[in-house]
Amino acid sequence: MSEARIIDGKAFAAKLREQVAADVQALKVEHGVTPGLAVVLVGDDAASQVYVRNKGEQTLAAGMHSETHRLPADVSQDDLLALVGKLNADPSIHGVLVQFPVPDHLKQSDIVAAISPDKDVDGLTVTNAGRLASGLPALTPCTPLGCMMLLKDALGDLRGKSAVVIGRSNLMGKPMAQMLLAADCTVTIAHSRSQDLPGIVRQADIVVAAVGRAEMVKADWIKPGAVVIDVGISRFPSRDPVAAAAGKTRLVGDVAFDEVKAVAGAITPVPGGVGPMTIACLLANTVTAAKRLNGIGA
Ligand SMILES: Nc1nc2c(c(=O)[nH]1)N[C@@H](CN(C=O)c1ccc(C(=O)N[C@@H](CCC(=O)O)C(=O)O)cc1)CN2
Repeated sequence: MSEARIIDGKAFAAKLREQVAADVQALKVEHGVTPGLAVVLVGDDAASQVYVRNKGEQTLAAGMHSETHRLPADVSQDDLLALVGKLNADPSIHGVLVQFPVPDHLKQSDIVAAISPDKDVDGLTVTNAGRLASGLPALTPCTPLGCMMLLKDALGDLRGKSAVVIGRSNLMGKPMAQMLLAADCTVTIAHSRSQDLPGIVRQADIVVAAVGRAEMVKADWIKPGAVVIDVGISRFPSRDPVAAAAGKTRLVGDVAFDEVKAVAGAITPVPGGVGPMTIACLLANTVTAAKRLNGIGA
């Protein structure tokens, strides 16, 4: 059997960003609307700083308005919620996002609940989660949205496929399962407590690994020809001791890529697979929110 096709998320995301930029241009010319995205970063988590910087740069590159609000790690919940309230009321802002994780003294569910569902470009509010689960138009979480785009591109019609999602977070596993269900897949959500995880995964035509455990999914878990989407990002010191001493890291997914690619039909790498889709889908969600807030068919 031949090796898996490597799904190039970086190239796909670049194309999506071009499409978003064209939509932004049309919105400006035809409706005088410039989509605006506000990102709130609390504290100094190193990875979050990179993601937030990239969000700001890519928002501007797509022709949108971008704001980044940096708050100290010891900001109070009240001050954070007051900022979210201000952004909810700001007509130049169509998307509001608080970067996760936040420091332990802040309550993630209360922060999400404070975001207006109409501006919830992360798709995390109960309103948007409920709308997704009910088959109603919703803003949906960016990473699973990106996974769906890659899956549809790889497989075409997903109807009737058996899909296993490993992981049950609100940001990834649960919305991923809802999106696969909406595409008429037969969906199983598995997690770290599932019994016989390898046996469950082996039934799947589509495997989405979002459990956060480096290289957990092995080759003998995979049905030959299955499409494997790796959402995990674990960071380890570089294998090169000199680079490691200089603080260089390498990224590892939830899937043992080198062995699984010999069995799968198609597979996303880490880095360069799902990750770049997250920000591209955030830009697309911001355009969707801007259209809906201005009563423009979306
Ligand atoms: N409010 C949110 N917080 C977080 C989300 C989110 O969707 N909303 N997701 C992640 C972080 N994230 C975006 O915020 C994100 C993760 C990964 C990438 C990415 O491009 N990854 C690259 C590797 C980049 C690197 O070197 O670290 C890849 O996989 O190729 C973009 C965005 C958690 N928080």
